[in-house]
Amino acid sequence: MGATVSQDDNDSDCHTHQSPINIWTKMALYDPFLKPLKIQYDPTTSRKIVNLGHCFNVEFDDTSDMSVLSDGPLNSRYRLRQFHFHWGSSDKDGSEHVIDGNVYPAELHIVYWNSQKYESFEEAAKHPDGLAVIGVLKLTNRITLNLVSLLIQGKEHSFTKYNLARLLPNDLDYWTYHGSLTTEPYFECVTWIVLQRAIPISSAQLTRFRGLLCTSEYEKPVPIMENHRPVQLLHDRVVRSSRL
Ligand SMILES: C[C@H](CNC(=O)c1ccc(S(N)(=O)=O)cc1)Cn1ccc2ccccc21
Ligand SMILES: [Zn+2]
Repeated sequence: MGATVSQDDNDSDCHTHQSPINIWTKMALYDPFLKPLKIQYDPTTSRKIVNLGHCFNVEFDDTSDMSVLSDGPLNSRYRLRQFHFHWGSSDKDGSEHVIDGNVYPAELHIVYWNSQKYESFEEAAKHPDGLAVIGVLKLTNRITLNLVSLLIQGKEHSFTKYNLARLLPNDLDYWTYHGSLTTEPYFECVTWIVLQRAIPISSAQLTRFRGLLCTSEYEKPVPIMENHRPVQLLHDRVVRSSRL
């Protein structure tokens, strides 16, 4: 005699941990057990920068634990895979996460995968604790990414010895929550770590982002005007903060 498990309707929606979200900072819960982020980075792991058509990724050699993220809200060691950006068609939008209703002109995502538990990025992407992504709102205009070489889709460019530290603020306080990839296939496999320190971006840098084309050299040039997903419902989640 099997017990019948009744589920009320909204539980049956299995997409309740989607990203990005609006972070209401007054509702975030200070968690004293959250550790400081431990970011170890080896500049020799940066490999190439590639235009994927809807954005561009700076890709790293993730065949061994050379550039890793640990501690913070994480229980494992996560290996650096790539970083990329989201931007908008004007300076008024562009970031994916929104803070107290404020949208920023761009957002950097630094993508790591749990190399302690899983064999590959692709395997890790199928598990709730598979990925960790650091979100940095706005960005320093210290990014001197030479994007001209990336003008058309499919182009890639060698990109070595890039010092990731240039992209990060020195204050690494963060909000954290469980969420998803913000592009197809939206897997709910991401421990999001959104840095609380936002640093200004130069509008010249934003213009360069928008100058990137999502077309090939044979098509009519179409710029990648925007690539940010709207905010999603929080459902039963709580956002924790590393700082009171
Ligand atoms: C997800 C993966 C492709 N997507 C990403 O790598 C990715 C990374 C970060 C973000 S964000 N913006 O949230 O930081 C979004 C997407 C391919 N892939 C791996 C396994 C796999 C299985 C089926 C289909 C595609 C699959
Ligand atoms: Zn992203």
